[in-house]
Amino acid sequence: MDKLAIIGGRPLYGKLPISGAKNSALKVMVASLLTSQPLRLKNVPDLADIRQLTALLEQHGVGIQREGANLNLHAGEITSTVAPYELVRKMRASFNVLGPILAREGKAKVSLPGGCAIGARPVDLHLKAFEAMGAEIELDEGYVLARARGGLKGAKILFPFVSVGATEHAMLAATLAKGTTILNNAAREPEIADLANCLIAMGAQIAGAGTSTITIEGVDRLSGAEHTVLPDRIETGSYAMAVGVTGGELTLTDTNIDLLGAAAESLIEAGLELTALDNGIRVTMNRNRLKAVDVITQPFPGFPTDLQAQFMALMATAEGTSTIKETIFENRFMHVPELGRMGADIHINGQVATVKGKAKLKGAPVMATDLRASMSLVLAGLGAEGQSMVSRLYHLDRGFERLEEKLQNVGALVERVPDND
Ligand SMILES: CC(=O)N[C@H]1[C@@H](OP(=O)(O)OP(=O)(O)OC[C@H]2O[C@@H](n3ccc(=O)[nH]c3=O)[C@H](O)[C@@H]2O)O[C@H](CO)[C@@H](O)[C@@H]1O
Ligand SMILES: C=C(OP(=O)(O)O)C(=O)O
Repeated sequence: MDKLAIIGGRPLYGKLPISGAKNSALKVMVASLLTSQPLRLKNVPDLADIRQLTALLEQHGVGIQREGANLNLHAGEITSTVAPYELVRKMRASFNVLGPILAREGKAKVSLPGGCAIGARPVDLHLKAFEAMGAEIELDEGYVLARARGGLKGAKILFPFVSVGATEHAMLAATLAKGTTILNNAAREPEIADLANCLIAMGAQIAGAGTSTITIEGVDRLSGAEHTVLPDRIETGSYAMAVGVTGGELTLTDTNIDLLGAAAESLIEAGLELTALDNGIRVTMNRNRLKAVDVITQPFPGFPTDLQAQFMALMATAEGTSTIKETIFENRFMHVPELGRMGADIHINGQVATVKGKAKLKGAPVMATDLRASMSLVLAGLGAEGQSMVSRLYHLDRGFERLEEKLQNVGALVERVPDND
C-alpha cells in the first residue's frame, strides 16, 4: 500500500486538467448492459473504481476495451445474470447492474453492495422501485434475487427522499419497461442528466432528467451510441479548494463552474475568486486568510456531501469559527480525528462539526478513511507547515485520477512512496 508524502506551504500556479466524472462514468458503463450493440464512452477516467466495474461487467459478458480516455463496451449477450459478492462489495455503483440485467433478462441475482463506509446505506428505495415495476424481490444470503416474469412494467414512483443511486437505477431499468414510468422527487445531480443523455443517445425516451420529475417511456430495445462523460465536479471543487489552502492561481480546464452548484458560492464567500472561462474556471486566492463560512450538505444544487471533508480542511485554517452540517450520510466525519493530528480544532456534536480556524496546521502522519476524506487530508497537508504522510492511498485511488502528477505540475511537493510497514 502506497503513501503520499506532502511538503506543505507552496502556492500552486498553472493549468490543471479535470477528468471525466467517476460517478457518471460508472453509471453510463452500466448502461451498456441494456443493449446488444456497442457503446462508446469518451472522457472516462482511469481509476480503481472504473477498473473494478470493468471486471464486473466483463463477468456478465461485456467486452470492454480502453483506448486512452475512451472505453468501448459491447454486451452482445449477457452471459451471467449473477453479480458476485467479491466484485460488488468494494463499490456502491456496482449494485446498479441489477436493474439493467433484470430489464433485459427478466432476472438478476446481485450481492448487496459495499462502497465508502460513510453510513448504513441501505438499498430499500432501489428495491421498492423495482417492486413497483412488477419485479418480485427476495433477499437471500447477502444477495438480492429479482425476477420479472413478463418483463418490467412502467410505474409511478415517489421517492420518500432524494437518492442519486435509486433515481439512476430506476431510470436505467425503466428504459426497457412496458409503458410509462414517472419518478417523483428524483435526484437532480448533473450525473443524472448525463446518464439520461447517454440513454437518449441509445434510443431511450426520457424527459425531465435534471428536474425532480423524470418521465421515461419504455422502448422495446436500445441501440449502441457514443457519449462523452461530463467533467468531475468533485475533483473540480477539490482542486479549487487546494488554491484556497495554498494561495496562488490555477486554471482548471475541461470543466464548468455550473457543476459546482452551491459550493461555488461557499468558496467565493470564503475568499476565493472564481472566474468562468470558455472551457474551465480560473481560481485565485490573493487574500492572506480565508474567511469562516457555514455549510449544510444537501442534494444538488445544494452543497455536495462529497466536498464536505475537503471544505472542512479549508475551514481548519480560516479566520473565525464555522459550522459544517452533514445531512446526507450519518457517518461522514471520520476525517475529523485525522485533521486533528495536524492541529485542526474541530468538535463534533451529532450532525454538526464546529471548526475553529487556526493560522496554520502542522504536517503529521495521517490515515485516509474513505475516498473524499483522503482528499481533505491531502488539502490539509498542502497548506500545512512541514511534511505530512497520508497512508491508505487506495481510498484516494478510487476517485482521483493521476493526483500526484496533476499537483506536481502546478508546483506542489507531493510524492507517492511505497509503504514498507
Ligand atoms: C457512486 C456514486 O454515485 N456515489 C454517490 C451517490 O451515492 P448513493 O447513490 O449511494 O447516494 P444516495 O443519494 O442514494 O444516498 C442518499 C441517502 O439516502 C440513503 N438511501 C439511499 C438509497 C436507499 O435505497 N435507501 C437509503 O436510505 C443513503 O443511505 C443516504 O443516507 O450519491 C451520494 C450523494 O450525493 C454521493 O455521496 C456518492 O458519492
Ligand atoms: C462515496 C463515494 O463513492 P461510493 O458511493 O462508491 O462509496 C464518493 O464517490 O464519494
